[in-house]
Amino acid sequence: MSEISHVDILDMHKRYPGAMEDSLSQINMKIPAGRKFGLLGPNGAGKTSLISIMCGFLEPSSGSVTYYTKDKRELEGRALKNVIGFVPQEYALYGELSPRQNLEYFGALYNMRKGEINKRSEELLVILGLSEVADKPCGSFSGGMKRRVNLAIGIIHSPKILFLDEPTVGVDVQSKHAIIRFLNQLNIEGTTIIYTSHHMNEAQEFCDELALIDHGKVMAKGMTTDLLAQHGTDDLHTLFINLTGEEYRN
Ligand SMILES: Nc1ncnc2c1ncn2[C@@H]1O[C@H](COP(=O)(O)OP(=O)(O)OP(=O)(O)O)[C@@H](O)[C@H]1O
Repeated sequence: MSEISHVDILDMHKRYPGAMEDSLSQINMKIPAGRKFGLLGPNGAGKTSLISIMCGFLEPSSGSVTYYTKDKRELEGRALKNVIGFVPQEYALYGELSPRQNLEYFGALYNMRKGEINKRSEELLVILGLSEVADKPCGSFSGGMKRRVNLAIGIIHSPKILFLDEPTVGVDVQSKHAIIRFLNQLNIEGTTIIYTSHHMNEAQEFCDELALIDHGKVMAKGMTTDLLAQHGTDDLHTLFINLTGEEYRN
């Protein structure tokens, strides 16, 4: 398997059936492998639509998303599916199953061998502090525990590019800290992280590159430190409000 070089989004638009306006408009973006890339924007900005298209769950209305390898080939089909991981905003787990059973089930969907699933599951259960509840049904877990199970499921197959839609929403400080520390570790080990968040402090600290999206358009994009310097602030919250305004979004 060749290493991934970057993902290229070219002139991408998305209009949902029956909608009067584009949910994403003229998106052009290149994300190099190895980044911790943050997609930020108010409610309804288009973040989930964008990562759903990047993961191949949703078709764009026009334009393209292409993954390139370091030897300049395009990655497609099963080969692409195997290198992408997605951790959705909603819990994508079976509440009647335990974390271990969920991991077995989702690992099998990626055609992983049983021994491989068991080994990887053990690792993830320990790292994410789920060992003690590994055989209990997930349905009764706290929000933070469910988030950690959700994360383990999304990375059971050791993806090279990991998409996370608000991975720290509704969790306590401890779980948030554990999740961010783990994501940093994955990135150090070579996983590209593309994530959405509404937490400006967290994004400023975590992401080395950011794109601010509003009304389906990219308002600003760049390395975190450069973006802040260009806009004359050291605070992402201020930059966000300056670019997206103060009015409520529905
Ligand atoms: N399945 C759908 N059908 C029609 N419109 C949709 C659909 N999904 C999203 N939209 C619309 O597309 C726009 C972008 O939504 P999206 O969920 O991508 O935004 P978001 O930035 O992820 O928002 P949030 O921060 O609230 O999760 C919104 O106007 C939303 O109403």
